[in-house]
Amino acid sequence: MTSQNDTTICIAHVYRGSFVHSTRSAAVEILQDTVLGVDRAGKIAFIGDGSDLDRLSQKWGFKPSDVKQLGQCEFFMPGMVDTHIHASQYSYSGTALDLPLLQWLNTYTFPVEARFKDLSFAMDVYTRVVKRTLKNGTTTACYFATIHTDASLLLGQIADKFGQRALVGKVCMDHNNYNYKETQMESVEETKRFIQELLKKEYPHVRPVVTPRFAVSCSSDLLSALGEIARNNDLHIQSHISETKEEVEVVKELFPDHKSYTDVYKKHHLLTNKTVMAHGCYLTDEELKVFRETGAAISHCPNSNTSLCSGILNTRKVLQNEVKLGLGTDVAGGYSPSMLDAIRRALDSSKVLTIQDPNFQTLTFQEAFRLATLGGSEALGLDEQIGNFEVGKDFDALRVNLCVPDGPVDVFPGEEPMVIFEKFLNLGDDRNIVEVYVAGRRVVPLPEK
Ligand SMILES: Nc1nc2[nH]cnc2c(=O)[nH]1
Ligand SMILES: [Zn+2]
Repeated sequence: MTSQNDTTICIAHVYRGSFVHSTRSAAVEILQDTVLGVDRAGKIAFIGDGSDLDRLSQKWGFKPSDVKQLGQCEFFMPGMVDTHIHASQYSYSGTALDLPLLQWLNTYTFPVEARFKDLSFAMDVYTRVVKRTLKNGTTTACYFATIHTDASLLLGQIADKFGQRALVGKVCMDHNNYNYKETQMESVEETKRFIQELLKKEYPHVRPVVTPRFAVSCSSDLLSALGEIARNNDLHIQSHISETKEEVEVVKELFPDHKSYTDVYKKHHLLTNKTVMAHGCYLTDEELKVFRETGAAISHCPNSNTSLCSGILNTRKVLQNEVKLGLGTDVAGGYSPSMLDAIRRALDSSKVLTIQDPNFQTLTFQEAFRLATLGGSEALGLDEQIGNFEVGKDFDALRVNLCVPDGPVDVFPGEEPMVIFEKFLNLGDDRNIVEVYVAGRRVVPLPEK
C-alpha cells in the first residue's frame, strides 16, 4: 500500500482499534475505534475516528481493505522509555543485591564491567540485553556501557541492528579503589573518539551520550572536560546523583567547595536540558530548583533504590517542582530489565511514602504510565519525536494483546478499557506485547535465529 495523496505523503500502514497514551493534560487518554496512519518514514501521518474511515482512505490514498484491525483485547500504547540502564550489568541482573551501593560497585560491578575489554563477551551480553528489553517493550533505552570505547561502539551497532532507539554512553571514571579505571587523558580522548566514531556511523536512532559515572569516581578536571565536550557537540549527558546517604557524604568530602552534589555537576557544566541524572533520592528543595532552572531531568529507578537499600525518591515532590521525570530500570542495581516492573515498583515506593505519611499523595497508575512513556521522552529531550501518539511523531508503539493463549492475565466479560489497561500494567508481561515498533519498523517479534 504505497499510494500518494496530494500532500505527497506515502502511507505505509494503517491500524484501527484502541490507542492508549498520555498527553500534556491527561495522564491516560484512551482513544477507542481510532484509525492511525504511519508514513513511509515511520511517522504518524494522521489519527482519526473509525467512523471516518472512508473519508480518511480517500484523503490519504489507502484502501480500507488494507487497514489492520486490532482485536477486542488489543490496544496500542507508546513504546516505553528506559531512561537509565547499565547494558554492561545485564549478565548478573537478578543477583548480587546484598550490599550497599559503594561496596556493591567494588564487589560485583567493576569486576564484571572490566570484562568488556573482551569484545566477544560484550557482543554476547549486549545482544541479549537489547533483545530482552525490546521484547519487554523498551523502544528507547538510555544506556551506560563501560569505559571501553570499542565495546561501547558495539552496543550502538547492536541497538541499530535490532532497531532499538538508544542513547549510548561510554563510561568515564578516573578514580576509584579498584583497578577498573582510566587516566583523565584517556577518558577524555576516548570519549572524543567514541562520539566521533558513533556519529560517523549515521545510525538513524542511536546517539552518543556523555557519561561521567558519578562525582565519586571522576576528578574535577575530568568533569570539566566532559562538560565542555557535551557543550561543544550539543550532546546528551547522563550520570548518577544522590542515590545514597553515604555517597552524598563522600561527594561532600571530595568537593568541599561546592554547595551541594547538584552544585558539583552544575559548576562543571553538566546540568543542561539534555541531562538525565539517575536516582536523586536525597536532593533538597534547593537542588530540585536548580534542576528545574537548568532543565535537567531525573530518572527514577525504584527497583534499584529498594534492592540496594538506597532510599526512596519522593516523586510527588519532584513533579510539584516541575522537574522532568522518567523511569529507569537501572539494571543491575535494579534486578528487572522490564519497564512494566519499573512502573510497578514506582507505585510501590510511592505507597510506602503514603504508609509513612497518610497525607502523601500516592502516584496513580495513570501517572506511572505517563512517566514510563511521555515522561521518559521529556526526560531525554525527545518529546518532540516520541512519547505519545501525535501526528508528526515517530510511531514507537507496542501492540498489546491481553487475551494471548496461556497469558498471565484473565479478562472478564464487560470489563472497561481502563480496567483492561490497568490489568496490563499490573499483571502483563512480554507475552502480551505481541508486536513492537520503532519509527514504524516492526522490531518484535525478533528476527529468527
Ligand atoms: N545503581 C548504580 N549506581 C551507581 N553509581 C555509580 N555507578 C553506579 C552503578 O553502576 N549503578
Ligand atoms: Zn545506574
